[in-house]
This record gives sequence, structure tokens and C-alpha cells, in this order.
Amino acid sequence: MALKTFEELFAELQQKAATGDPGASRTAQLVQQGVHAIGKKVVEEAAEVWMAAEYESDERTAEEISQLLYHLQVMMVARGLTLEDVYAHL
Ligand SMILES: N=c1c2ncn([C@@H]3O[C@H](COP(=O)(O)OP(=O)(O)OP(=O)(O)O)[C@@H](O)[C@H]3O)c2ncn1[C@@H]1O[C@H](COP(=O)(O)O)[C@@H](O)[C@H]1O
Repeated sequence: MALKTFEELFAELQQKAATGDPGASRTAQLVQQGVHAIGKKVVEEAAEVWMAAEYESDERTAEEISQLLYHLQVMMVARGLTLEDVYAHL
């Protein structure tokens, strides 16, 4: 299985937000809904990461972390931020 990197996912999400159909693309749908809706997903997924890390398997925890990273990237795209904007603070 070809693994997707953080950078590859971000490029895909930028493309989906720009040209994607909200009926077919979750990313386009979330970006259309805006930062309030995306923010709620970020908080929800963060809580699921916490609960998985405390009570569930490594695989479930990794899955929840991937969903949190996805929603953080969607928030970046919705705000027009680039990876470099964030990396500048790491
Ligand atoms: N990596 C992800 C990804 N991770 C999580 N999610 C979304 O986040 C959801 C997981 O959160 P939940 O368990 O809360 O799901 P839910 O309860 O159905 O969510 P709600 O509708 O209730 O908010 C999944 O059902 C997906 O909709 C993702 N959606 C898309 N991607 C990737 O993003 C790229 C673009 O996808 P599209 O924009 O859909 O084309 C593709 O490479 C996808 O693999």
C-alpha cells in the first residue's frame, strides 16, 4: 500500500477545496461550511485521540490521530494557511 504523506494530503486538500464538489468531497463540504463547523470537528477528533490513547489499541489511536491531522489540515486550507506558515512555528 502506498502511504500518503502529510505534505501529499495537504496538496490534495488544497485542490479539493479549490475545485471539489461538496456533494462528493468531504473536504470541499467542510470548507464550504466554514471554520466554525471545522473547529467543532477539530475539537471532537482531539477528544477521540485522547480517549483512544487512554483506553484503546495502538491502531485505533493512530486512526484517530490521522483524523485529527486531516481536520487540522482542512482548517488550514479554510483559513488560507500554507504548511510553511505552520512549520515556521515548529
Ligand atoms: N484523510 C481523510 C479523512 N480523515 C477523516 N475524514 C473524514 O472524517 C470523518 C471521520 O470523522 P467521524 O468519525 O466523526 O465521522 P462522521 O461521524 O461521519 O462525521 P460527521 O459527518 O458526523 O461530522 C470521516 O467519515 C471522513 O468524512 C477524512 N476525509 C477525507 N480524507 C482524505 O482526504 C482526501 C480528500 O477527500 P475528499 O475531500 O472526501 O475527496 C482523500 O485522500 C481522503 O482519503
